[in-house]
Amino acid sequence: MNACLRSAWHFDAAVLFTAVVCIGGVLLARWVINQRDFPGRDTFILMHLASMWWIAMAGLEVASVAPDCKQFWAAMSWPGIVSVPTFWAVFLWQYVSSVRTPLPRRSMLSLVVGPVLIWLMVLSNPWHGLFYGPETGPESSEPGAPIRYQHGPLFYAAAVYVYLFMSFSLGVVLRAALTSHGVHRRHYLAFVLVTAVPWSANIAYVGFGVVVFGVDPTPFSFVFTLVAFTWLILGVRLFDLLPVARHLLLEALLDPVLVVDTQGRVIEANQAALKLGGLGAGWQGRKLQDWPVFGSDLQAMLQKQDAQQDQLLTLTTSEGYFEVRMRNIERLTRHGSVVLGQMLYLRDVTQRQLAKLKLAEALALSEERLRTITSLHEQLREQALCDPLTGLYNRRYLDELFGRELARARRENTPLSLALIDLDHFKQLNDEHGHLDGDDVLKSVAQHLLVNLRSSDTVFRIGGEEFLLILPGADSLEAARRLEVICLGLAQKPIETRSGVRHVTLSAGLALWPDQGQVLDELMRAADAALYEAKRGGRNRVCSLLPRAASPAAEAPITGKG
Ligand SMILES: Nc1nc2c(ncn2[C@@H]2O[C@H](COP(=O)(O)OP(=O)(O)OP(=O)(O)O)[C@@H](O)[C@H]2O)c(=O)[nH]1
Repeated sequence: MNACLRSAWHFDAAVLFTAVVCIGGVLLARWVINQRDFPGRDTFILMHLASMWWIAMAGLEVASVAPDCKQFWAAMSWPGIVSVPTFWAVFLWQYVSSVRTPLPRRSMLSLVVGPVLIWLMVLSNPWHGLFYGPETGPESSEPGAPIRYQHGPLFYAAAVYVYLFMSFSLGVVLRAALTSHGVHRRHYLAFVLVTAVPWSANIAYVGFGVVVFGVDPTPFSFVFTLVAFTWLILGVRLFDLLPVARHLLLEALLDPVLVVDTQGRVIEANQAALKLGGLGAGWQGRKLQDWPVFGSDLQAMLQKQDAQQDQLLTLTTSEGYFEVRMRNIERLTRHGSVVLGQMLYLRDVTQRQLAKLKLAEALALSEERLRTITSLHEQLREQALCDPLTGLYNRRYLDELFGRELARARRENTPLSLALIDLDHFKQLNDEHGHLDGDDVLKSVAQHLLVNLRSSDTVFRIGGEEFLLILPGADSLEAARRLEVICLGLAQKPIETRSGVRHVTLSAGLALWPDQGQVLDELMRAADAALYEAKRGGRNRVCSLLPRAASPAAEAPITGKG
């Protein structure tokens, strides 16, 4: 090497160009070192330096005059030649996978094994002649003439090694371009184009013997590639700007957001989350379950989460109500998607929840008021439809109820009986014992009627001492039988009044639908006529004017106190 350094040199435009490119490349590498971090930065810088080494050796090869020295510098360029695609492949993989952590020392060492071995093969070529053949030598007898290399089998083996890394690089960026969208896809497509340039230069050199200044054009094409990459990464700042913008967006969010890694540690929290948790510093890496607000709830949610679905949970504190949305942070790999952690988005729904509660309160109040109004309405209706003395329905309700029962009887084709009841000699009772006594008797009679009726029957007080019964489903015989029971029962019943025990009897007239009338008036007229008959027949009896009715009451009046 010393001999070659001391041997003759010649400097021309090609040497000057190579020197300028090399110095420019080193300055560029220095500038990149001082720039903001980006994925794969270390390997990018190593690739830069390897490339500069390659160009520097190529420059020395061009500048030296002696053919042996030219071959010596060519041999010295090989560590750079093989390292460039090696580091390039690693850099691209790290870049598209967003790997920011430096490569482990062991991996780094394994990467330099290839370049060193190939370098040793080149250096030992004078002994085996398998890298460059015996016909390797100056193109002409002119001093400083470029060397024409005869490539041996080891050269092609080294080329295959290099092409493997270059193919990997191209595959990595192509895949990234295909799996991404929009501006990212354009970014990666530019990577593909830039990656293709040294490929083309190298194929031109190895396959077609194209040379620049008598040497391999690949290192010069690499300079273009490096500048283009530097511009794409640091000039466009695509992957630099986005995280910053995302961070700003996260900080600007009014809702708390937490990012948790696979070990359940909080690795990111925006201002809103820190404010809610009352935290200032030293929170990074804290276990989610130890997070001051909702920690254990969120941890429980994390443990039972279904990875496919967003989780929703409403949590309450004195601060308010929060709806939690949980989403997996995943990365696509060759083996499928890998979960890197979870993002927990706590949406502040306090206003909505308070509005909901107020609405529910207002609804409950309205419902309560509605119930009161309904009940008052019912009471009013009851009062309007009921007789205040006996509590029985009055005449006003008769039309409505009879209409319903008649419709049912028609629908079900069942009989319907109607009975008119009048107390006997009630005027006399009033006159003898007073009106209040009479009222007591009326109340007791009402009770007597109620306890002797079926649940389907209805009784009305339609006048002073007049009652009306509707007996659905009862034909004339059944109605007569039941009225007789009532009549007999009343006649035998001692009635307690405020001034003593009284006895009272009743007379009843029956009418049957549809035989004696189709509407209420017709039936009432028929019942009234029968009642008249009962009175005329001596009172304390039940009468029916139905010709066919074998009403025993019509022929054989029940004896009572008359
Ligand atoms: N105590 C009381 N008496 C009433 C009430 N309404 C009507 N009366 C009385 O009931 C009596 C009805 O008598 P009348 O219709 O003449 O007949 P009666 O004395 O019952 O005789 P007959 O019906 O023929 O058996 C009258 O004296 C009315 O004043 C009431 O609410 N309370």
